[in-house]
Amino acid sequence: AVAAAKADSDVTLLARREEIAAECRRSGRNEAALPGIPLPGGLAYSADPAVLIDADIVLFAMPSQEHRAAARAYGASIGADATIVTCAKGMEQATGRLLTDVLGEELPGHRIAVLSGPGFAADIARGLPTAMVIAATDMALAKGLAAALSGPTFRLYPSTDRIGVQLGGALKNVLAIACGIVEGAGLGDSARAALISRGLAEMSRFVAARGGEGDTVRGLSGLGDLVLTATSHQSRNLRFGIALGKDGRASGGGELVEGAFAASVAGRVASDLGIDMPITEAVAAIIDGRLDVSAALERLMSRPITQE
Ligand SMILES: NC(=O)c1ccc[n+]([C@@H]2O[C@H](COP(=O)([O-])OP(=O)(O)OC[C@H]3O[C@@H](n4cnc5c(N)ncnc54)[C@H](O)[C@@H]3O)[C@@H](O)[C@H]2O)c1
Ligand SMILES: O=P(O)(O)OC[C@H](O)CO
Repeated sequence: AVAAAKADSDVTLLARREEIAAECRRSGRNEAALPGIPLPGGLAYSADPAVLIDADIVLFAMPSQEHRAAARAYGASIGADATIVTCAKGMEQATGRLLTDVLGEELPGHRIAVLSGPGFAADIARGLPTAMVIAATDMALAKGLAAALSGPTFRLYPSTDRIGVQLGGALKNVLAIACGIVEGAGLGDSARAALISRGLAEMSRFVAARGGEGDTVRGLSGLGDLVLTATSHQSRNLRFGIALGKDGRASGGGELVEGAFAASVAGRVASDLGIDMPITEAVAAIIDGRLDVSAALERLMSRPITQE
């Protein structure tokens, strides 16, 4: 909402509770979500879903597992011509479906796009330079959304690979957890570099098997986001992995850790599709308590030597 408000003067942030909207309106801040960061003067706030009826673009900025419920809750309030954009990074855990498919099922007739790539909310809200990607099946739509939402410090690159872009965002979270485990267990920087590059190969295989373009993962929503979340302690997925690597136990401290959901979904879907995803499977097994870190490492290191 902050990035959109800097690009366009007519943006409303829809909260679920009126007290949050009122606090943002009164103080020009959202201390719980973005402490110490002033929000743009032109941004409007509401807790009334009726505001959705006039929106040309509706951004879904909530956890992946909430998308279906939110689409059901807000769908009737959204205008028939609105384009829906998911900003989340994940897959539906119960079904393994992409979020654009979940939204397409729940909001038939709407055009559905995805915004993903390297960008921490706090960096974007502070106005630090950020480049991300917006994907729609129609390039003209992706370009239009990129033009509408890009601003002086927020740059969107259009793409038509909705599958690759959203899987890049979902799977990099799993690899960020893996890099956190490596950091927490003190396995060294070389191991992290190996995980990033071999993880990228896993991502590419998965994207291609799901009907996307394997090369998309070399872009912003893939390598770009993986480098960010595998190296910055701002990342909740990385911090979750560090705790796992140190204590051997999963504890997210109540924070959203999208990779913990994505690991089990991707592991399951990969096995159904017959794709080899050893790192993702190891992360899922460590989170579930089926393997400890040293057993997972031994399993990864003793795999048959294959050609890169
Ligand atoms: N925080 C970041 O830096 C960042 C950056 C890029 C993408 N994302 C992605 O955005 C998604 C959300 O992450 P976040 O950091 O905002 O999480 P968060 O937990 O900080 O905030 C989630 C928000 O969603 C709201 N929400 C929860 N259930 C809802 C529902 N059913 N209907 C409407 N609203 C609901 C909550 O009230 C909360 O305001 C995730 O998929 C994440 O990967 C986050
Ligand atoms: O805090 P994380 O790990 O959810 O990462 C946030 C964003 O996905 C970074 O691009």
